[in-house]
Amino acid sequence: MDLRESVIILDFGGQYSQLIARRVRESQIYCEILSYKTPVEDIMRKNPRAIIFSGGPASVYSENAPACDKRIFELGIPILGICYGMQLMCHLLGGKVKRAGVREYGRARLYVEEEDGIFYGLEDNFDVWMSHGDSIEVLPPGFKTLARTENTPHAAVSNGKNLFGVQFHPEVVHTTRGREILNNFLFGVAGCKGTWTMKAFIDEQVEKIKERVKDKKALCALSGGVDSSVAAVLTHKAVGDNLVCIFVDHGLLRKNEAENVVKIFKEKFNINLIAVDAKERFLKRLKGVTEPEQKRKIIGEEFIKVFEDEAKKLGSIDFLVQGTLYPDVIESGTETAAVIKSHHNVGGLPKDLKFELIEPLRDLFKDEVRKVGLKLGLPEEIIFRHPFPGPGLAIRVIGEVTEEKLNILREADAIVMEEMKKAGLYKDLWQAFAVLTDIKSVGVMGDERTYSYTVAVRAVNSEDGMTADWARLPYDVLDRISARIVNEVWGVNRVVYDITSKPPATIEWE
Ligand SMILES: Nc1ncnc2c1ncn2[C@@H]1O[C@H](COP(=O)(O)OP(=O)(O)OP(=O)(O)O)[C@@H](O)[C@H]1O
Ligand SMILES: O=c1[nH]c(=O)c2[nH+]cn([C@@H]3O[C@H](COP(=O)(O)O)[C@@H](O)[C@H]3O)c2[nH]1
Ligand SMILES: NC(=O)CC[C@H](N)C(=O)O
Ligand SMILES: [Mg+2]
Repeated sequence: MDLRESVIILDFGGQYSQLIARRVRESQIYCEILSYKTPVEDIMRKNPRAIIFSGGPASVYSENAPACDKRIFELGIPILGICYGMQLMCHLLGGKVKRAGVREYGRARLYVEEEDGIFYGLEDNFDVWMSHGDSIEVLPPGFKTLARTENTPHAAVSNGKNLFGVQFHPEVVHTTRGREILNNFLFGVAGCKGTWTMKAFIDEQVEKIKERVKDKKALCALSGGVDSSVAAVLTHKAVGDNLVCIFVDHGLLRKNEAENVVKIFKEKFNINLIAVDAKERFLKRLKGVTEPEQKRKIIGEEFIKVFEDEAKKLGSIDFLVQGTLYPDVIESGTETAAVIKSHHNVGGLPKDLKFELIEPLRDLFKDEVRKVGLKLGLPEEIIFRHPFPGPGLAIRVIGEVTEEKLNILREADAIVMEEMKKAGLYKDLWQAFAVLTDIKSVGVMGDERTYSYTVAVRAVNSEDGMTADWARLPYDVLDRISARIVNEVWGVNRVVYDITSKPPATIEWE
């Protein structure tokens, strides 16, 4: 049984399930997202203080609509249903949900009729964010209405005890009092204390790792990026010299990256680090491969093979430490979430992995990892580095990966990076990089016809990598980047800027 104060979010396939989790954690309460299919017994074993039902695309009255076990309402644990979650609660407890006459998308004015519990201390009307086509028509026995909007008579409901439901989304910023409503539920109704801090997280993980590894040996896949660096330092705190870090140069790194990473780590940390030159074996296996998912799978496999080879040289090693984050897990596909792309460290792992995995950051988002890193005292140049995907330039060279294309991309990317830093934009961006498209086009340079590659520049803003907006870079910066790439990089005669957000695009092109 888990003794830490925690909250469970039951996920019914909602777009905002992650966002609910963030909000709960921002209130310093640990929380986990579980599939709606999780048996009640497993939920109870987690000993949650409260449960939140997420929204979801289905309608409760349709066939095969996702539903949880009804016994969950008998546990006496406070439950907050959001949108679909509220509709399901009412449906399962004997109320009636129907397609509404008027659908509500976007902003609506909420009128509070009873302050009870979740509206404690708030004004009697404020704006909320709606996104629904169904509505509660008849409340379940014992339920009452707490608030309404013009089109939704039962916009918030409760059984007067432990069950609450809201038709709107308190987790999005457009619901002006969303944070207060969630906090009223978590602290007021459920009696949470909010003791989960970054320090508590570190202490807890260090204890857990100590307990698992004991005096065995662990190997850490270290890329020099934020995630694996934080994972390495955290594990080092737990097991000391029983940790060996392995940095793989797979030939898909950026200009001077290998030398820089090794230098920073040797200078700043007292951690065993082995740098492996694996350029040849990766490039050999990627020869002739063009399909993005296939590239990712090959790289994931080859990474593990390198780790296994190195482990053999070191004697017996039982554990592999990785800096896997929550978005890596979600995008690689789960029971309820679709596969978007196989992150090499999750979806790309072989079935017969010879190591036990240690992934202390698996439940966190990048900005939370950065906070952990700061607390652990990592240098800012590591903490605020832009993310760089494990498969590296292989997923930024569109089509077949060759040494020639990699070299072109390395030079173009270095220019993008340099200009971003010079313009003082680096720290404000989530990521900026160049992509070598597989398109050649006609140009004219020095009165000669050229037929060369097109480089795409990508720069995005994001909070956690799950959604992103293309950055509105100043024209003069774009102009300098374009001019320099075409002038300085052989084999490129055209530069374009990617103006797509995520969704519908992803940040990387493959
Ligand atoms: N070149 C590499 N050598 C060793 N391990 C690597 C390498 N690239 C990636 N990994 C492993 O794969 C994991 C996932 O990579 P990912 O790029 O998401 O994280 P990161 O590199 O640690 O941080 P960031 O996202 O900031 O780049 C890393 O945490 C690390 O464990
Ligand atoms: O470690 C990683 N292994 C991968 O396979 C991978 N694919 C994408 N990324 C990074 O994740 C964030 C979201 O990227 P996408 O919008 O392209 O999915 C962005 O920051 C990407 O750079 C990866 N990181
Ligand atoms: N966002 C939601 O949870 C939507 C729930 C339900 N499908 C509706 O349209 O009312
Ligand atoms: Mg990385």
